[in-house]
This record gives sequence, C-alpha cells and structure tokens, in this order.
Amino acid sequence: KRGNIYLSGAGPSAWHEEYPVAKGKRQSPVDINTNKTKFDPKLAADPLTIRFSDSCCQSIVNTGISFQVTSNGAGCELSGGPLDSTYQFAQFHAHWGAYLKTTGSEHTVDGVSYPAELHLVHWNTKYDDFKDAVDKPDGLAVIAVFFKRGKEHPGFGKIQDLFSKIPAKGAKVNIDFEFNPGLLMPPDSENYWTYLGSLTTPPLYESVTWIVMKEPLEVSVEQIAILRTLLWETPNGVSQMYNNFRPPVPLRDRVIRASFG
Ligand SMILES: NS(=O)(=O)c1cc(F)cc(F)c1
Ligand SMILES: [Zn+2]
Repeated sequence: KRGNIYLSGAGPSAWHEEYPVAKGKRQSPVDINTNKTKFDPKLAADPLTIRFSDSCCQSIVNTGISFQVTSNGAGCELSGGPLDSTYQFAQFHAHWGAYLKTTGSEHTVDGVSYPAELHLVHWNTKYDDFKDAVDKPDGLAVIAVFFKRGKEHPGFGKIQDLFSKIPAKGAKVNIDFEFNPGLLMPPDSENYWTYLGSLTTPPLYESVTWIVMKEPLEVSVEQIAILRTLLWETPNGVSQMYNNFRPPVPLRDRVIRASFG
C-alpha cells in the first residue's frame, strides 16, 4: 500500500503530510486557462531550440509509477524561449488515466484533460548533474506533450513494444535500436505555454520551468490502452498501472505565458 504514491492513503491530496511543499507557491500541474495566459513576444523572438539525437536513449525502466526512457543526454539539448541557460535531456516518461475515462493528463487546458501526458525532462547544465540540479529553482526544464486519440504513432509504438520486458518495479532493459525523442514532438512545437512550477510527484521540488506544447500528439486508442499494460504494486497486489497523474493545483500568484498570439 505504501509503495504506491497515488493509491496509498488519500493519494495526491495527502502528499502534503510528508511533503509540505505540496501546498507551495509554485506547484504543478496547473489548469491552463487560455483566457488568462499572456502572449510574450520575447518568447517568439527567441525561439525554443530543441535538439535530440538518434543515439540518446540508453534504456527503459519501470519506475513503479511510470515507464522511464533514460538518456545520457549526448547531443540532446534545450535552450532559448523562457530558458536563460542550456538544459540537457535526461529522461522521458508519461502519466495517463483509466479505461473509458477522459482524465489522464496532469496539466489541463480550460479545464479539459487529455488521455495522457508525456514529460521530457532536462537539467540545467550550470549544475554538475541531474541530482545537483533537481532541487534548484532553475534546475529543470520539462517539455509536456499531450496525447490525444487519433492515428497510430509507430515511433512511440517501438517504445511500447518494450513494456512487456519491464513487468515490475525496478525492471530495466537496454534500448538497442536508434530512437530519437524528437519523434514525440507534435508537428508544430512552436506554440507552447510556459510557467514556473514543480515536479508533479514527490518530492515535488519547485525546480521546473514547464514548457507545455499547445498541439497534442496523436496516438491510437490501442496505444493509450497499452500504457495500462505496465504493472505496479497496489494495496491489492500487482495490477495494471493507470491514473498515475496528479490533478491540477492552484496557480497562486503566477501568470502562464504563451509563445503565440
Ligand atoms: N512528473 S515530472 O516530470 O514533474 C518529474 C520529473 C522528474 F525528473 C522527477 C520527478 F519526480 C517528477
Ligand atoms: Zn511527469
């Protein structure tokens, strides 16, 4: 019961008991109210530079709360837009909902959820490594990509083909084929929202510059279902992994900026 942060106790609403920062001033995720976002011409003037390489994904692991494709970051860097420094790619994972439910994403847009949300995690190279960066106010930059049901995404399918090899928490396999995470960017990755927030799972460090892509990525309904074939520990034993998302928290005294008008 204890192992599963979403299902032990009251779940996300109880995280503040062990992690008081859960009620902090720059927590994530949030609802993106498009009537209150503010276009920032500076973001358009200094476009985000997202660089990935074919050789940057080493392995995939079952973290017990998601899958995680881990990278040594070689040739995978993020800069520009809201960022004052170069950030290096570390890993990507996702959050998703339950069968026949409309919830699943962490961020919402005008109160609407997507069935799943991908996170591509980068750390600020002004710090020595990810571990040093993870709890600094400018330590991380995470690109969030919404998944929506539509045509199949063969690229993501190649990652999902590995799920059967990582059936339990801690299971890990090498990725021995080329996979460029750039495949997971939506066709138009110019339009995004950005705000200062946090990790969306404990320890909830307020260290993330969020870059939320406006355009979702299409994957098939079967691919959304395959996410739930990953397994995790629950109070009633090992079962399918789903609803591994934190619902939106108050925006407090923040403005979400848009890179588009
Ligand atoms: N879900 S998230 O992207 O905010 C995230 C990223 C990370 F590197 C560690 C975490 F615990 C959580
Ligand atoms: Zn995440």
